[in-house]
Amino acid sequence: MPSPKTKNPGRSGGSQAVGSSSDRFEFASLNKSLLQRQGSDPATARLRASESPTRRRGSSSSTGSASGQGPEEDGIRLNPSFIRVALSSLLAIDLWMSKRLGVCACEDSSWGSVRPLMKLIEISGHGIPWLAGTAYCMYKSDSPAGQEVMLNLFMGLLLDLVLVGIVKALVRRRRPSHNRMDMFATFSVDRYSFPSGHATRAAMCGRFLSAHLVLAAPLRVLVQLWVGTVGLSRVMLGRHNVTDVAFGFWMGYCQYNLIEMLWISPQTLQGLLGYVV
Ligand SMILES: CC(C)=CCC/C(C)=C/CC/C(C)=C/COP(=O)(O)O
Repeated sequence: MPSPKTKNPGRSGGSQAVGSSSDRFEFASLNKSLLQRQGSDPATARLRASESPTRRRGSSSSTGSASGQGPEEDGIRLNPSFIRVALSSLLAIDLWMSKRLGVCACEDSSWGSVRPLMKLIEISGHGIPWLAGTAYCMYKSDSPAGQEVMLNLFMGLLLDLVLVGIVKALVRRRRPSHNRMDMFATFSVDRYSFPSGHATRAAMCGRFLSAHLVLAAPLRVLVQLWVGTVGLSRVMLGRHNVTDVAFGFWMGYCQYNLIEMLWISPQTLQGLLGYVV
């Protein structure tokens, strides 16, 4: 099993993640800030890192005491570095796993023949069929209760598009380098990958369907299987890193709570319409 640490040791002068130049950039920037915390240049950082904790404590009279800092403060100062190293390692594992799992990223990939099926699953979680299908069901529904459920799902889908767009624009994480940008109907923020919009939508709709529409237990299991498959297909197609999908699932799960909190009842709707008209 290849190590998440990796190749081209001479290239950026530090440890690198597996993956594209943008992947390396993400990891290198974390590494750089770590070095900055440890010393002004990599050589100083290496020297400091090679000091044993005992020796550092021993020399605290020249560093710690002189600057008024004891070993406790020294220990506290190390914690953020530890968090950074842990985050860098997580990021490296994320990039490495995502690259390994991106087996349908193109036709020539190892599982390239499954790509059409993965793209079908992609369409099943796309915003357009969900919005169009929900609007159609709302229009066709002859019971007020059915219309109410469909209206809330529709509003939830719109809310999802807005929230995902905001997070993508704020985080601006590039899609994996092995992704081929051949998705249909995308917004400009969809060039970013964090979080996966398909994962948020699948998780949110999965919870919504299970709570309001799909009552039979075996069908609920099928719904959850579909949610998982949509998430897995994002990584297999090379569209996303694993963390994009994991965060997307969590975000979609929370978005459902938001739908429940903001639930539009017929009374609320009447009030809103009365206010507008
Ligand atoms: C009516 C209206 C505004 C429809 C827009 C629907 C639309 C274009 C949604 C975008 C869906 C999409 C391609 C999301 C990207 O998903 P990722 O999983 O790749 O983040």
